[in-house]
Amino acid sequence: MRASLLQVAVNEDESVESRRRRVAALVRDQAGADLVVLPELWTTGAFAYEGFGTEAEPLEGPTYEAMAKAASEAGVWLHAGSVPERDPGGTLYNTSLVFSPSGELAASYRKIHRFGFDKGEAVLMGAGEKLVTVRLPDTVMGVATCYDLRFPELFRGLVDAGAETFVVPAGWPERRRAHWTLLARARAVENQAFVLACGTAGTHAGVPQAGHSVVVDPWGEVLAEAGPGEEVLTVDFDPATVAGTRDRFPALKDRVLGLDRPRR
Ligand SMILES: NC(=O)CCC(=O)C(=O)O
Repeated sequence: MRASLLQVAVNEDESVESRRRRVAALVRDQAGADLVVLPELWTTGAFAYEGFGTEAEPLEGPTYEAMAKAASEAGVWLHAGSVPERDPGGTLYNTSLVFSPSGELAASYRKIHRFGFDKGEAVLMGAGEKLVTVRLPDTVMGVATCYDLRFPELFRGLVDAGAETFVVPAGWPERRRAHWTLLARARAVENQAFVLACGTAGTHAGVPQAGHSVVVDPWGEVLAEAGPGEEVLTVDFDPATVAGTRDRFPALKDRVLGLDRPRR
């Protein structure tokens, strides 16, 4: 299976509309790949909080339209990263979109763990509540977004739902880059799954982005890693490695479920 992670640069000197056109062209250039992955909130930037409201779209908004078309023109599965979605009631969500090679929406996922503690996304956006998996021809994709990477129980939930390949769009900052790579590898090792983690490059809202998108195999080995700038990271991997690893080293079968927790 061939995947291309499009590590898009999100800088303020480019308009959202121009970036959308540029990214659509980049997706079209990936014809021949099985799966193309975009980062989190690449229209606005994950830290450009004021843009969440001004650039919010209904689910089937301009980014949806452009990405559905690009997926069908390239004939690829497209995890189109996430957009600031405004639902009909006015609530904002950080929503990921997945399109099939015919341009149909295969799934959407509202980010469950919002980043920012008492500001930013955590107060401006609503929280998703549903785990999402998508059956591709050769693997089952489990979807998570950026800060979700810090919450292993979400990934265990995805494994229980059949996930073999986690796709994690992100807007991860340079100052915590060490955590990004470590957490991507940890989620791969503990779940014996592939991790395809696609971040942004550039600087927006004064926050330099880490780049360094990474693809990790079920043994925790890094198969490919991008540099800091805009880059297309293409990797070939064999999804059957997941079943092989889980058979040979069946640690997931040793899980003890329902442990009592000490009272706090
Ligand atoms: N956009 C995000 O979710 C940022 C997450 C982050 O910076 C961190 O977990 O550290």
